[in-house]
Amino acid sequence: MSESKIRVIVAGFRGSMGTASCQTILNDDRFELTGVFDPHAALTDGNDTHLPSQVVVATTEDELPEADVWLDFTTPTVVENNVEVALQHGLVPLVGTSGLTTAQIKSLQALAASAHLGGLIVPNFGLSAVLLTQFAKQAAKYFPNAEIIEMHHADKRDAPSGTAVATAHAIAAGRQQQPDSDHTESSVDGVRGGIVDNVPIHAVRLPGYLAHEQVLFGGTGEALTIRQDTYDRESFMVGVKLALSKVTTLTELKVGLEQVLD
Ligand SMILES: NC(=O)C1=CN([C@@H]2O[C@H](COP(=O)(O)OP(=O)(O)OC[C@H]3O[C@@H](n4cnc5c(N)ncnc54)[C@H](OP(=O)(O)O)[C@@H]3O)[C@@H](O)[C@H]2O)C=CC1
Ligand SMILES: O=C(O)C1=N[C@H](C(=O)O)C[C@H](O)C1
Repeated sequence: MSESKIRVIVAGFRGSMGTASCQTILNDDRFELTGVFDPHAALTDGNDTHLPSQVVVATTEDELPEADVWLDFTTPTVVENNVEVALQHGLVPLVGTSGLTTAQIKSLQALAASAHLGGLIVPNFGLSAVLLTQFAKQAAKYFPNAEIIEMHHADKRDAPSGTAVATAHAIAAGRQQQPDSDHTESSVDGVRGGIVDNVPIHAVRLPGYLAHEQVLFGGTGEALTIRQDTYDRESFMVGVKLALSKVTTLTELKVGLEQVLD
């Protein structure tokens, strides 16, 4: 007996991650791409999607086809509204878009609970980044003084990266004492980075880079550096497939790929 396919709508389908996700879904028998969503698609070139003709190109929520999962790779300004729309349509959200604040996540979790739906918000679908965050949390127990350098391609629209924010949260959760106070007198604005959970984050945007993160811990007479490098968006697709295959089994809206890792 064959199991039914997991039907997916991809929001942000013309972006870097949306394009890669559509191809990944189309190439995997476990999934069916029933639709894609972008309100701007009709304004320009709604017909140049290179998608099979049966995939519905929706520019309004009224045009959304039947589906099980809403995969979101859009922008920090629209993602909260998109997830609300998904939940209102009974779709399980799988969110790769960065930039959701803690308050927004809590509000979406409440909305998901009232709709009796689960889902997953994933700061990073790459295994190396997931492991880095876990290792950083462990290290913070012994090394509360830490700084993050995140390095991304020059087309990235947002800063700091969602992964860096999640890593800062993990460091804060792992700390058993607060870091030393910073007494620097900066002569240039922003030179000490942006502070999240008492962790300075330095965001680098350069051509040639894709996605990289380094966490520097300093202790008494010693230092520890943890680093991960993403060289190819295919690495994210491993996590996307894993999450798509399991997200409909979740009973709450959770955060982190580790929620579906064995
Ligand atoms: N979790 C993870 O592992 C990863 C997460 N990301 C995150 O995913 C997000 C997307 O990244 P990336 O693909 O590189 O970005 P892109 O800028 O390439 O793509 C974003 C797309 O979203 C579209 N869009 C804008 N508004 C809406 C809307 N309301 N509904 C649907 N689509 C919309 C944009 O269209 P238009 O140009 O017409 O506005 C654009 O095509 C970012 O937040 C990024 O940080 C990226 C890589 C991995
Ligand atoms: O925009 C990207 O490229 C990435 N965004 C995510 C983030 O903001 O952390 C994940 C990864 O870093 C790639």
